[in-house]
Amino acid sequence: MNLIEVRNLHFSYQNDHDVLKGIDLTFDHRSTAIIGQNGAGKTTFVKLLKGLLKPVTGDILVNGINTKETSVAKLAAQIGLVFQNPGDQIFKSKVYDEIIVGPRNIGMPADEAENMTKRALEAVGLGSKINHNPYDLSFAERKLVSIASILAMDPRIVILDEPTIAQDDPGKQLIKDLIKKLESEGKLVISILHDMDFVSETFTRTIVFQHGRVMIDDDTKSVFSQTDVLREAYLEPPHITQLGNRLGYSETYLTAEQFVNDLLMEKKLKSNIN
Ligand SMILES: Nc1ncnc2c1ncn2[C@@H]1O[C@H](COP(=O)(O)OP(=O)(O)OP(=O)(O)O)[C@@H](O)[C@H]1O
Repeated sequence: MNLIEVRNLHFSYQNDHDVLKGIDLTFDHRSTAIIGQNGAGKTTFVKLLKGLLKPVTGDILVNGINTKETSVAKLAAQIGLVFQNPGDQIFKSKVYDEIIVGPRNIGMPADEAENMTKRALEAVGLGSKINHNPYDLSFAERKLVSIASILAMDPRIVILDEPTIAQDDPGKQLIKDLIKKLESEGKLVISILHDMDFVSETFTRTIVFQHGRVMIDDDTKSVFSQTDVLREAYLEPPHITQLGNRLGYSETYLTAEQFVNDLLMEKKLKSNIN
């Protein structure tokens, strides 16, 4: 089932310059990374999905609702967007108040909203910071607060703009596990990323944007096997894929675990032959 349909989407901020130049895409529940050079139109695209911007030409249907024919407030229960900069999202002086405002705004009853707020904070590992001022937290923790504020509304579609910025390895692992859990629950996660290692380890599908168009849209492994096309988009494959290529393996490796497993298998085969 398609959760989002994008048909012949064009968008410009100024009339003379198209930022998005005819995009046709559908999204089911597969977790999807959007990658591409700076200025390719990725953030503009997700703002259009969220309904913050409206198509100049074409249509976007979110759960069957045309974004042109509804308000951002009405879409909020269906689709959540975590901004790149938490400062664009956080406006309350207590973490709890920041998180609960979303569920209450979409009409969730008070006790359910409270429950969802606590669960969302636990999910991002910030259960103990519930009474803190968000601005006493680190940038990475504020980013997790803004993720929790979207999770608390329990939307079917979650969009993350650069979620791994400023996160250390445990923070990245937490976000990776969260994305995989949401996907396993049938929710759609779309994320803009520049961190190719995180993309290869986390996402089922990857879309490459270039100059306002979709350049590649495929499963993540197929995308990272197309090294020539990636080069054209000024993108480097993940480090583990590059290592496999440099060592002459034809397989496209997406995780260190896959690579090590194959090396161990190869070693075992060799020792059996000898
Ligand atoms: N509010 C705005 N007004 C006018 N032009 C804008 C605005 N926001 C973005 N643009 C322009 O639209 C184009 C696409 O920008 P966008 O932020 O969507 O790209 P991006 O792929 O997300 O880039 P990045 O990876 O740097 O975030 C760029 O040329 C940018 O300068």
